Amino acid sequence: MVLRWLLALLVVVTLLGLFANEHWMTRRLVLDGRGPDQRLEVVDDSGSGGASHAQLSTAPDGTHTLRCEIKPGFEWPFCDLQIESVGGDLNLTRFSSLRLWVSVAGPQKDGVPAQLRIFLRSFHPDYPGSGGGEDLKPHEVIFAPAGLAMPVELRLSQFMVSSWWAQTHPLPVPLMGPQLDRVRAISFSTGGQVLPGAHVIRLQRAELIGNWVAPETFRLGLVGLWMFSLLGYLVWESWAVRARLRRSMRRSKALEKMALRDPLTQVANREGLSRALELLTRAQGELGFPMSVVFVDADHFKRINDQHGHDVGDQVLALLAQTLRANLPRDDLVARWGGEEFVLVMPQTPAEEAVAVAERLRAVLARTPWPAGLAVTASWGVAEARDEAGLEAAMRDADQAMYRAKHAGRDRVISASA
Ligand SMILES: Nc1nc2c(ncn2[C@@H]2O[C@H](COP(=O)(O)OP(=O)(O)OP(=O)(O)O)[C@@H](O)[C@H]2O)c(=O)[nH]1
Repeated sequence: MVLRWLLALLVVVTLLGLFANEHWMTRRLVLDGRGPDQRLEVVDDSGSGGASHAQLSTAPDGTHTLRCEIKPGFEWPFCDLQIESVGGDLNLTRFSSLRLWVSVAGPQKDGVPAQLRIFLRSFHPDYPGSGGGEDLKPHEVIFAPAGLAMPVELRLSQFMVSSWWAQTHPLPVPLMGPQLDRVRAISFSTGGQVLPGAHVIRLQRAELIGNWVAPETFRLGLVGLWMFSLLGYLVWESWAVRARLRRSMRRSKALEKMALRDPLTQVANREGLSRALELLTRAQGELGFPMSVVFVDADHFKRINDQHGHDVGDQVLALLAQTLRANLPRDDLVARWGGEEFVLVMPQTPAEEAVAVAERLRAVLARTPWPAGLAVTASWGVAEARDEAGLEAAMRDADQAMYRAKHAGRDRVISASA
């Protein structure tokens, strides 16, 4: 049941987490060339020996329009709308994509729609050159926005180092690949093999999108969450099983105790006696012998029941058992054999000593204040076992000795050997 709830919770948390990480736990950076951290610039090939001319206008809604007159005569003519980060280089590794609302128009070659080149220009002190704009490493993507649904989402992993730049800027191997941790400028530029004529780049909105937590890290976290939850469940489950086991053992021990004890007198019943004897002989072995057995039977008990009622009879039996128990050493066993008959087992006690103990107990009974002012006596039969094998015979002998005590007039102790 718990596992089912845990699984349901994990599934909900996982789905919610994935959705939240994708849609809610995102960071975005708007690239609009405004504010103290960004500067908008227009660059054209006139600075590099060309004759193209670019002009920028910005509408009240923030849309930037770059009008570019590409002139022939220069090998790589271009116009460029550049947003420079003047508040410090941008670490784009914290972002995953560039989202664009953009359009381009211009003369088409062989029906190929006008293209837009986007450059992410990175700085690194080890890049060759004087450190000017042309020495920033360009990472580029080129595509034709016409016919695409806006916004267009470009994954930053799609940006590759421009090969023409790499040829003029030989780099050590570790610096050859894309490096987006120190991006200084983003450029929106006319296409590669641009035709002469009037070109227009319209940039409505550009924003960088990233997750607070990288998706891979987030997924790894979710896997960890599953693992720890399952581990936690297993630990809890094994603890719960052990607790259940402990409870049931306690309960069965209590039941066992009840099964081995006479409920009226609170001393052992026959089954309890045989278990206790088993334990005793196992613990003491030969040292427990000689062992004496004493049978005790209340005298004229029927009369007590008949004259004073069954309840008084019960009280007498309970008091008799308690008196026997209270006046015997702890190691000696007391059990109710049945009816008004009890058995005492005395380890390490020869018959003579057991007779003496029985006599002492008989005297105690004579002094005991019994219910309803009764004078309760008992007949006692004593026998001795020299070893474990002789125990059964000793039981029989003690029982017979007790009957002899009855016949001899009751309220006396008789030893089987006498
Ligand atoms: N109140 C009560 N009486 C019991 C219980 N168990 C046995 N008895 C009664 O004990 C009586 C035993 O009677 P008998 O076997 O004739 O023995 P007795 O009257 O003690 O006579 P002797 O043993 O010959 O001295 C019977 O009346 C049983 O009903 C019990 O748990 N409670």
